[in-house]
Amino acid sequence: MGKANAKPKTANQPKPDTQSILKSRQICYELLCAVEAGSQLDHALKAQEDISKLDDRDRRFVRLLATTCLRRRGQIEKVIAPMISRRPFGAQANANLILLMGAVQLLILKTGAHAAVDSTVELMRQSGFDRLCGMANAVMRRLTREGDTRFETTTPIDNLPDWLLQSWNEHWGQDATSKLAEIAMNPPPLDISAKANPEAMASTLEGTLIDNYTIRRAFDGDPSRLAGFADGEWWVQDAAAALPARLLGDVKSKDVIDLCAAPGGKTAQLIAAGATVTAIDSGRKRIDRLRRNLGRLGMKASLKQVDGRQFVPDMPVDAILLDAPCSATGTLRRRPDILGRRQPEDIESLQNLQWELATTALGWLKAGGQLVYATCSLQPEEGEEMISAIIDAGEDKVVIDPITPDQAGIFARSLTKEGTLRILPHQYDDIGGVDGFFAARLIALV
Ligand SMILES: C[S@@+](CC[C@H](N)C(=O)[O-])C[C@H]1O[C@@H](n2cnc3c(N)ncnc32)[C@H](O)[C@@H]1O
Repeated sequence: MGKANAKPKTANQPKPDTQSILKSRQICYELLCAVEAGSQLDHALKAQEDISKLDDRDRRFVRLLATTCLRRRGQIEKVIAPMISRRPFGAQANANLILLMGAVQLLILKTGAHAAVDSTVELMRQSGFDRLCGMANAVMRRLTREGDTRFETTTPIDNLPDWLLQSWNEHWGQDATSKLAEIAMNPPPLDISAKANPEAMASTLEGTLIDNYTIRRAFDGDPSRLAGFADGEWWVQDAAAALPARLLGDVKSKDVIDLCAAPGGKTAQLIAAGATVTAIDSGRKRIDRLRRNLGRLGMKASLKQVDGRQFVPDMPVDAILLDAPCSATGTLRRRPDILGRRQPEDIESLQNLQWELATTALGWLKAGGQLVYATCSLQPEEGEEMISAIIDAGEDKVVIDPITPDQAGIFARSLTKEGTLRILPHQYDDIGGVDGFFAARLIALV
């Protein structure tokens, strides 16, 4: 193994391959710094201009390294903590992220030890943490000797923030919580919804068909390069996320409002099923994205950029899909930044918003009209408890329309005794997992 230089280099330009190793780590470090400062990972990825200059292999490596750091941070910090006497690093706190990246390369991604050690020390130096280079070198070398044994004493549970661990233990039990944490560590497969003829599209894309609807395949690159994307034949959508829109049944020629619609996966499903859709979202950039997505798919909807709580439809509608903003704790595989970003107090403000959106939207329905309420959250406060509060406040004018096993398809194992759906990702381990979701269908009687 080569000697990692702990001192600043002044001569000898790095060789080109060393340069590309460093470039990808540098980009990953910038992404992690942006997430640390409060950005969402996908926003940070979009804002990172240098990533598009990398070749495909390096681009995939950056994504894998960044997402693995965010997923496994708790486990890695548990391994490293006893090896660092000067932590936290005060104003140099982001130096932690460089060590995190180094340890992930060594212990999880199993990149070569030489590249992991050298690039970690060099990145410390380049990022202005010259005085921490010696410590980084010592920690990385110690990890090459003891890291694997120490890592074995950790579990995926260590990656959950305390509030989430407590909440899941309380609601789903310790065994399910371990499994939920474990499945959240896996990169998700690519799930696709086709505009038409999913069987044929599954064969074109060499995927398997789930629930006669979702095409699933392994893929860690840029989906827009796959066959049929540019021609608008499909869109990316998790298998569980594809269920709520289908719970509205036959929507052909019906007036449907998709409330909280962007980026538009569910809007596209409703249009493909023949509905006349009004798609509402409060975010300007989000509505622009929805417009672009529908444009690519060759689909049309009436788009409204407005806060759903202020919207008043011209006429009562047949059906509403409310895919409410939520904590998204069911999507940790895709969005591991949520582990560090989400705070327990967010749940209460999200609940207020969900309540206001749902109770406002129920007033837009024709008598007998249906509203499907869904969240990609594993928190009952945003699912079961919200629905029970809505029913209580509805004074018998709003009831649950129980979802039948037939309608739930492969998700029938997630039906609750009230006829709602509580989809827990680990219960679908046999098909490679799904996002966590809650869905309920309500009817406005008058
Ligand atoms: C879970 S995402 C929706 C995903 C979308 N249904 C899909 O399938 O692609 C929630 C959306 O709610 C929007 N939103 C948040 N607060 C809102 C409000 N008060 N009124 C309307 N939309 C809102 C957000 O901009 C975000 O796009």
